[in-house]
Amino acid sequence: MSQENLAKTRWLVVADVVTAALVGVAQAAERAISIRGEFHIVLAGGNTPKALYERLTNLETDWSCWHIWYGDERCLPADDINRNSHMATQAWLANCPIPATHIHTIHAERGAEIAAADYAEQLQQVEMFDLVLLGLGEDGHTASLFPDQFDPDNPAAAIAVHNAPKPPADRVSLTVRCLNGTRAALFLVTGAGKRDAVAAWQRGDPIPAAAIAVKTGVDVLLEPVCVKENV
Ligand SMILES: O=C1O[C@H](COP(=O)(O)O)[C@@H](O)[C@H](O)[C@H]1O
Repeated sequence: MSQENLAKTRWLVVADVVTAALVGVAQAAERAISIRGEFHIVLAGGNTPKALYERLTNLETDWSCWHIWYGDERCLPADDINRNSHMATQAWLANCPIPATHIHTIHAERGAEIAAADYAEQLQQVEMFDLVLLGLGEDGHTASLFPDQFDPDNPAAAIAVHNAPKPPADRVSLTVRCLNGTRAALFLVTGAGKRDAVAAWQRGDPIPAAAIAVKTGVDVLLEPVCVKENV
C-alpha cells in the first residue's frame, strides 16, 4: 500500500519455498514458546501451504503451546474439501497433538455474518499473533481480502465477505488491522500464475497483500518462477 510498507518488504527468492517456510515457522515457534510459553499462528488457506502443513506434522516442538487461528474461511459445510480448515486438518492438524481447544476454527458454515462476529469475539483472547502465514492470489488478494472490495482501514477484526471473485463468493476474513497485529508475517508464493500479482505488488500497486505491514517488516518467500526477471 504505502511506500513505507514496500520498503519493509523482504523479497526472498528461494528454490524451495516449503523448506524455507518450515524453517521460518519452526524458529518463530521456538522463540515464542521460550519467551512467552505459547505460540499463536494464523494459517493461510488455498493450495500453496498444504505441503508446508504436511511437513509440520513431523516438527519436534511442544505442541501443547501452539494456538491455531485462520486468516480466512470459505462459507461451505464444515467438512467440505474446499474449506481452508479441511485442508489444514487433513494435512497437519489431525496428525499432531495440538489441544482441540487451541484450534480456533472459523465457523463459516453458519453464514458469513454470524461466523465473522463469532470469530471477532474469539480473537479477543489473543493480544498479538506470533506469526501470520499468508498466500497471494493471482489477482493480488490475500486471506479473503480482494482488490476493489477491501477496506484497509476497517477497524473490525473479522468481516463477512460477499461477491468474492474467486469461489465461493461468501467468505469470512480477518481484516488488515487484525492481520497486522502480529510479530511476524510470512507470505508463501509459488507458481507462474502469481507473476503478475508479484509485479503489481513490487511496483507499489495498492493490492490487498501490500496492505500487510509489520513493524519488523514482512517476508515474502517466492519461487524464482514468480518473479518476472527470472522468466
Ligand atoms: O482463496 C484463497 O486464496 C488464497 C491464495 O490461494 P492459493 O491456492 O493460490 O495458494 C489463500 O491465501 C486464501 O487463504 C484462500 O482462501
